[in-house]
Amino acid sequence: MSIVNPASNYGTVTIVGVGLIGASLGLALKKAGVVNKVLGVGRSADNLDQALKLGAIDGIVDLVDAAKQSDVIVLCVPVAQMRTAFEVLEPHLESRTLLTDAGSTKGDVILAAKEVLGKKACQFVPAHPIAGGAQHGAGAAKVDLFQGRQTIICPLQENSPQDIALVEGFWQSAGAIVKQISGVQHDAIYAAVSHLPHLLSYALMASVVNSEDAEQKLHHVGAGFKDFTRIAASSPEMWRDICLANRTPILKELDQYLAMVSHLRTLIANHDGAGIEKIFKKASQARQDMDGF
Ligand SMILES: NC(=O)c1ccc[n+]([C@@H]2O[C@H](COP(=O)([O-])OP(=O)(O)OC[C@H]3O[C@@H](n4cnc5c(N)ncnc54)[C@H](O)[C@@H]3O)[C@@H](O)[C@H]2O)c1
Ligand SMILES: O=C(O)C(=O)C[C@]1(C(=O)O)C=C[C@@H](O)C=C1
Repeated sequence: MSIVNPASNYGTVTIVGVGLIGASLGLALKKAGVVNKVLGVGRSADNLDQALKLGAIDGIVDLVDAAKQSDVIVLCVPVAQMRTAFEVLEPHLESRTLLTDAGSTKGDVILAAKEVLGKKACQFVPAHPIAGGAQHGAGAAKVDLFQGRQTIICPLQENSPQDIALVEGFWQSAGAIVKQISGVQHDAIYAAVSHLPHLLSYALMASVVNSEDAEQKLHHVGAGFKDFTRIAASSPEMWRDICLANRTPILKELDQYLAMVSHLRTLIANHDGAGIEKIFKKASQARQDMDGF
């Protein structure tokens, strides 16, 4: 590892997938002054040009050059693209290079890293910033996206304490508050608090759009509908990949949710006001309490 002082410089950092998350990370690292240069790998020339113009990256490389030149490589592509990225990187990956990622699911990415990187999997410290938004592409990047927000890291048994500390410091230098949990815990928790809400938001939007009087309804929406469906404007590719990658925990949460909706349906059909209010009171209190932490 060529990083001399991890607290102050991460050398040459390559971001693979310079979209909302990747470009925001580039901007944050450069603003923090903790990198010599940030290189970008992408699949769309227009998006990479935009990232260059915004100053999120200093140059464009391909994955093979990234493997040879970088001190840190951050995979910020949709989770279904991670395996291919590991496959291209592996033969050229220098032992000094650290890998981390921003993927919203961890089990599938960790499995791909172990299967493809083999012994080199010790160089990969999985991560997930809990910050983002419904917009996508470099044009949506924000320098302070990670500021004061959690980034979860899910270290592998193969990782050295030094590499875990380096990756922790790396995300902290972008402004994040880093927490460690296992990949299994991560996927169970985020199925409930991130993946399910996105699925429900898409489902509500799709249900209204597919209804006969969709236009009429959409012309009359208020803040409640807009709040609930804000995240239905998110990247369909990214969320397709997340749903498929984390399907077992998502299906568990979805079944639990459907049971609650079905119970509420019965209470409404039975004019059971007390039953409805009991559930709403508990949910309302929990939602108000959440603002306190
Ligand atoms: N958007 C969020 O709220 C959010 C939050 C946390 C983590 N994430 C995760 O971060 C990653 C990136 O999400 P995003 O919101 O920045 O998406 P995005 O669509 O804004 O950016 C992804 C970028 O990756 C590029 N890309 C796709 N496949 C590629 C490939 N094979 N090689 C090189 N580049 C490729 C795309 O062209 C795009 O520029 C995803 O894994 C996502 O699950 C997203
Ligand atoms: O801010 C938003 O719009 C988000 O949806 C961000 C959000 C989430 O909170 O669910 C989305 C996906 C992630 O992997 C992490 C964060």
